[in-house]
Amino acid sequence: MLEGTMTSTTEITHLTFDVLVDLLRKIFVRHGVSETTAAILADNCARAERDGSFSHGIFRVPGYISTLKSGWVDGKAQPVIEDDGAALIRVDARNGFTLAASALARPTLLERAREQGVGVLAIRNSHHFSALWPDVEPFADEGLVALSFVNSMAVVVPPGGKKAIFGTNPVAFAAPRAGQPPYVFDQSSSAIANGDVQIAAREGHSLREGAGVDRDGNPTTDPRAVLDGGALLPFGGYKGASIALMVEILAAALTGGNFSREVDWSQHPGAQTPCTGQLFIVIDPARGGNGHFAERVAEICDLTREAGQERLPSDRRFRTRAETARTGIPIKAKDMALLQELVSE
Ligand SMILES: NC(=O)C1=CN([C@@H]2O[C@H](COP(=O)(O)OP(=O)(O)OC[C@H]3O[C@@H](n4cnc5c(N)ncnc54)[C@H](OP(=O)(O)O)[C@@H]3O)[C@@H](O)[C@H]2O)C=CC1
Ligand SMILES: O=C(O)C1=NCCCC1
Repeated sequence: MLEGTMTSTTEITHLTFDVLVDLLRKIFVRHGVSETTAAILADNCARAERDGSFSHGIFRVPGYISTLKSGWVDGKAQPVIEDDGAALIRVDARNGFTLAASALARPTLLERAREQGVGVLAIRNSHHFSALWPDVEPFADEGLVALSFVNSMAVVVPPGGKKAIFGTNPVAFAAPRAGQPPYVFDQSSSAIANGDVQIAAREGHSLREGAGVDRDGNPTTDPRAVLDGGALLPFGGYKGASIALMVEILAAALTGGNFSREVDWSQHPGAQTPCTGQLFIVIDPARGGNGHFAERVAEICDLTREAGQERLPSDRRFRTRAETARTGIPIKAKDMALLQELVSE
């Protein structure tokens, strides 16, 4: 049994967070990621698995490895900060993982948000492979409001269209909330994230109505038809499309990254990263409001529950986090076998 394993049956192994991080870190290093970036990716991936964000947890590890092997992403890239002291800080991720770039710039972004009331971080030439909530939640833990936007590869058709133009383009938001964990949401602007389409294909589930179209543009609930030349639809028709387009503007046009449509998949494997981008906006709420910002956030969340919405975003995640802290993080036997294989390859 792996050291640090809490319990193990033939079906499920429960790992402590630290053991999972260490295992993932070793896998990333073994497959060409620098020690610094491997630690960042491992922490992020383990957080996703811990909180039950399965579309971006260890399910993604084979994808990380194949992008590294193909040269699609440079695991040893050294991001470069371009900072002239203004509120907006730029980072060239140099074809590396976005998480390495944001980790490098985080102290400057925090300083700018505290000193100037707002800090903006514009990352380009990067590849974001994971969930966005781990990017924003830590700012709220420090009393700040954070928003983030990422674009990726075109897999979403606009309503009425035939050609995929947008990425699944998520938006994440976090705000401190008095007496409770922060209020956080993190959602793609597509009807469903591509990671969940891949999981549905792997596990033989159908997608919900309105999720996607096949290669001829006909509505489909078959995940394989979406992945095999089809496309996803934005959530909520034109309203989701407007958000997807806004993400292209903020994460690509404003950062200097590629639009999702400009990413050349035909070059994969063997290309560099999609060279898309990520934008952060971090605001110090002490500069606005009436000095009771976190209390007001708690108040509006409570009012929303009282108005009938029992589940707020991140309730499920925080519940899962509390449960896995007690039980360990459950890893299915086939995933455990895969991780063991990847670490010893
Ligand atoms: N890097 C990238 O380019 C991309 C990453 N992603 C990631 O994929 C992940 C999944 O995205 P997506 O499938 O759109 O997310 P979901 O639709 O699963 O969830 C979106 C948000 O809504 C909340 N939520 C879900 N169900 C309910 C409900 N019934 N009532 C109230 N709130 C609810 C979730 O909270 P909770 O978490 O607690 O369930 C979450 O904050 C995200 O983390 C996203 O960042 C997506 C696209 C691209
Ligand atoms: O699930 C998704 O959608 C994506 N996740 C990470 C990479 C781009 C798309």
